[in-house]
Amino acid sequence: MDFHEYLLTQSQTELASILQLPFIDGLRSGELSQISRDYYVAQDEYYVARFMDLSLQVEQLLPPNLRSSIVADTDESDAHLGLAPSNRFKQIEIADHNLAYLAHIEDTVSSRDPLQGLLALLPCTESYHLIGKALLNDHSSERYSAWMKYYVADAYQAGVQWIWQTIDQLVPSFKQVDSDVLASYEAIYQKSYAFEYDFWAHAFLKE
Ligand SMILES: Cc1ncc(CN)c(N)n1
Repeated sequence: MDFHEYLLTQSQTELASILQLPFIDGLRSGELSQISRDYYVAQDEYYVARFMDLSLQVEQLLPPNLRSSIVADTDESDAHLGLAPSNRFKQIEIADHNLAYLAHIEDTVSSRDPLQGLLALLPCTESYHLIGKALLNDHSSERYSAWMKYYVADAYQAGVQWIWQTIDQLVPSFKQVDSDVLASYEAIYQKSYAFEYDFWAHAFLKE
């Protein structure tokens, strides 16, 4: 088992909980209020812009042979269009849960250890791909299928493959990693997953 596969076993419960959240259910059923979609898009436009910047910083910390701008090359505003936000989203304030998530990634990146940085970025990158796949297999309305398709399309998937492969190259045999060190890696990764959960949980708003 590669390191990224091991990590996926550690995030299964969190991912399963995310898939049960009401916003995700609304993506499945095609029923999400305008205010909910506007709120999500407002938070995510801000999040993605900062995330891309942090990804570039991590990339610069990697040895040159492992660098790739593949993750930073994606443009998630295309996915946001799939949620048909109204112009009102631009007036929505950036929320604390969003800033707290970004602060966690930023703190981790400031350690200047590329592996730790990648572990903080990984839940963001992989979870949307896994959520998109799960929703495309199980949705009752086509209304938000453009959003789902964005995250399973080749361009996004290439970024997921790159981060998985890079983590596996940085940790070729995770069973040989000291247990305290491994626990500290998992803590970074799981903290990002917990923030992913919060992000979805806060996005569900009734009209
Ligand atoms: C909060 C969050 N997490 C993940 C993604 C997918 N890159 C996103 N757009 N926003």
